Parts: sequence; C-alpha cells; structure tokens
Amino acid sequence: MEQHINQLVQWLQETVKETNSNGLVVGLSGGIDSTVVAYLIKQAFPEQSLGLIMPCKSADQDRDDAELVIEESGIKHMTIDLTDQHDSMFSTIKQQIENQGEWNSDKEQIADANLRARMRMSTLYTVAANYNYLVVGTDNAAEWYTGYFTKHGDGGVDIVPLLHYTKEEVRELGRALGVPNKIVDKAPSAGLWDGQTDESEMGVSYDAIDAFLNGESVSDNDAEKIEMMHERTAHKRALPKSPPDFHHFTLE
Ligand SMILES: Nc1ncnc2c1ncn2[C@@H]1O[C@H](COP(=O)(O)OP(=O)(O)OC[C@H]2O[C@@H]([n+]3cccc(C(=O)O)c3)[C@H](O)[C@@H]2O)[C@@H](O)[C@H]1O
Ligand SMILES: Nc1ncnc2c1ncn2[C@@H]1O[C@H](COP(=O)(O)OP(=O)(O)OP(=O)(O)O)[C@@H](O)[C@H]1O
Ligand SMILES: [Mg+2]
Repeated sequence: MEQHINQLVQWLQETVKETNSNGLVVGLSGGIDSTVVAYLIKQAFPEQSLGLIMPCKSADQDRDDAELVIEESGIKHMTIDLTDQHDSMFSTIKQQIENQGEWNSDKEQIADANLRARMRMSTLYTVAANYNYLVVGTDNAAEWYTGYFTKHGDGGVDIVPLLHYTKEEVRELGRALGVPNKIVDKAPSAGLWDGQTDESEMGVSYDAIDAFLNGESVSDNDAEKIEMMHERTAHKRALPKSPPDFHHFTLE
C-alpha cells in the first residue's frame, strides 16, 4: 500500500499543477472514504489542503469522528453547519409542491437526503472558488460501479482519487496511512437519515461488491442486484443525454 499512497500523492500534486489550481478541498464526514482522502491531500499539500465538516442533522458521533480525523491528520479545516439552510430550502420547496396538491410523501426521505448531499456540493464549490482549489470526491470502485451516490451531490466533484480502489482496499489504504481503527472499522453510512447504513440500503454487502469487481464468485442474488444497480445508474456516470444533432454544425 505504501507504493499506492506515494503514487496517489504524486498524482494529486501533478493534477493540481496541470489544472493551475492552488490546492484541494474535501468534505469530511468521519467515514473511511473521506478520511483516506483527507490524509492523502494533506500529504500532497500540507498547507494547501482543507477538510470541511458540514453537519446537516448529522449524528454527533460522525462529527466527533470527523474531528478525530482533523486532530490525527493535522489537516486545515472549517465547520459549516447546513442544518438551518437545508430546513429552510427543503420546506420552501415542499410548501410550493404541496400548494399544487402534488407532494409525494413516498419520496420525501430520499429527496431530503439528496438535497443535503447537493448543499454540501455547493458549499464545497463555493469554498473551492475562494481558494482556487479542486473539489476532491471520495467515491470508491464499489460506490462508483453501483451508482451509490447522489448525482451532482457527493458525485459532483472535480477529481476522484479512490475510483479504482474497492472498499476493502480503501480500508487497507487507511490502515497504511495510520487512520484510527475505529474509523477504519466503522459501518459505512451515507448519514442521510437516522440509522442508515450503505449495506442495509443497498441490500448487498461491500464484501460481495468487492468480490464481484475482483471477478470472484458471488451468489446469483448478489450478482443480479449489483448488475441492476449498475444499469439503473448508468446515467450518473455519463454526460447529460442530448438529442441527435439536428443542426449542420458540430460543437467542439
Ligand atoms: N435514466 C436516466 N437518465 C438520466 N437521468 C436520470 C435517469 N434516471 C434518473 N435520472 C435522474 O437522476 C435522479 C436520481 O438520482 P439521484 O438524485 O442520485 O438519487 P438516487 O439514486 O435515487 O438516490 C441516491 C442514492 O445514493 C445514496 N447516497 C447518496 C449520497 C451519499 C451516499 C454515501 O454512500 O455516502 C449514498 C443514497 O442513500 C441513495 O440511495 C432522478 O431524480 C433524475 O433526475
Ligand atoms: N457531515 C458531512 N460533512 C462533510 N462532508 C460530508 C458529510 N457527510 C458526507 N459528506 C461527504 O460525502 C461523501 C460521501 O459519503 P460516504 O458515506 O460515501 O463516504 P464516507 O463517509 O467518507 O465513508 P463511508 O462510505 O465509509 O461512510 C463523504 O466522503 C464526504 O466527502
Ligand atoms: Mg459515510
């Protein structure tokens, strides 16, 4: 893993240089993916890296864990609480749709959750613009393949250094970087509602997704679920769909 860490750090440094940026910013949730990214960007840019804690009705434990990451990694940081802004924005939108008598309460939880992820994205880009930094994503290979992220939310980023690493490999990177065990061993959660865990929501374990990605055998049931998630989320990994070119010119 040492070699991977060196290569990733070097890639981060080269990418910042190539893009004429000044550094890197990441949202810090207290989960292993953003923790590994925080340690990597701190190594790549000790003074020009930033971790943002953005609580939004988040569990106290997640905030404590994010603060532990800051303490242990030494990364520069800010806390921007989005709870009130999210409440205000969500209730305004809900009210307007309710006025039409068209509010779909079955979709309330997921709509509320995805707005949190998109408000974090907007916050990260506002901070990135101020410092001329790039926004670093935290998606790993398992999340990317299954599309387990919010389109233009946590998926709305400039670079994704962990894209080729399975969840277990991200944990291995974490151990090699010296991330505290309690963070490495914590159950993955998007933290978008009380008690949410990735594995219970997806109905398939990261071990199974990792095995599938490694070409190892998994149950038919797991393979079917993974393939279905992959197909349904193809749009999240593609550019916006456009009609055929009806004009006689080509956009560059
Ligand atoms: N075929 C298609 N072509 C083009 N666009 C299509 C489309 N189907 C849906 N869409 C669009 O995509 C939207 C649905 O996608 P999206 O908004 O992403 O929403 P969706 O995939 O329904 O929800 C996001 C999922 O990611 C999970 N998540 C989110 C954030 C963080 C994490 C984590 O691991 O930390 C996990 C979250 O718990 C939830 O299960 C639709 O509202 C529609 O606008
Ligand atoms: N409270 C938060 N503050 C700042 N960023 C957050 C917060 N919650 C989520 N994020 C951002 O959204 C990303 C996606 O969350 P995700 O849960 O997939 O990753 P994680 O929490 O780092 O790891 P895990 O998947 O193991 O929980 C996080 O990596 C982080 O960048
Ligand atoms: Mg998480």
